[in-house]
Amino acid sequence: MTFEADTERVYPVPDEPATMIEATLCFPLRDVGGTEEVLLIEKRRGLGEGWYNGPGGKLEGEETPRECAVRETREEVGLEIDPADLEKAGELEFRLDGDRHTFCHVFRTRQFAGEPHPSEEAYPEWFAVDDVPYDRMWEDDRLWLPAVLEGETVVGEFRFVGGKPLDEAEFAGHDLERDVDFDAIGRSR
Ligand SMILES: Nc1nc2c([nH]c(=O)n2[C@H]2C[C@H](O)[C@@H](COP(=O)(O)OP(=O)(O)OP(=O)(O)O)O2)c(=O)[nH]1
Repeated sequence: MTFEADTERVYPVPDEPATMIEATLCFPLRDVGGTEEVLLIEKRRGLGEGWYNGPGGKLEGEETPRECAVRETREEVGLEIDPADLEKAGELEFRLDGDRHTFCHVFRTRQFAGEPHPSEEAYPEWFAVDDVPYDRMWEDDRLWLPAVLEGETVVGEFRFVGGKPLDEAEFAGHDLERDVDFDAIGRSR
């Protein structure tokens, strides 16, 4: 296991707001003539509007992260995925001004049915994994997404400052751990 950090790792004792959001991201992958590609969406509304991201969104009701990732990918781009075909690739915590803002489960998959199509929320586009438009994505993505697209696992904390909304706050620091065995720690759901 490797560990990298740009500051001392400090986890404040939880005095957490009950409003922390639980969300998912899903990265469908395919091989086109030997070129590895990832499906991203250009987000048309909500947090991160105008930026590229994986399909995903907030958990609803009693659904598991895996079920949420399947539902969001279907709603946003129309791909059908069997929950069992999702591979847990990451857990990301986004903090805003010291508070936990969003906890995000990251999945990837090579198994899906259908062709991606645009929706009100998202415009889908395939990118070669070595040509991902990081300049049009959340600033932290370049720190963890390459590892996810290479088949690694990550756990990260990303700290933003400057008040709401999160996508207008300033990225201020991070901790990132790689090569995490989610099955072994019972967190692959
Ligand atoms: N790649 C990336 N995604 C992020 C970051 N921060 C952050 O909240 N997200 C993700 C988590 C969620 O999937 C998504 C937030 O989406 P949202 O709150 O607008 O949810 P939504 O409206 O799209 O979803 P929903 O209402 O359909 O549930 O953005 C980040 O720094 N990088």
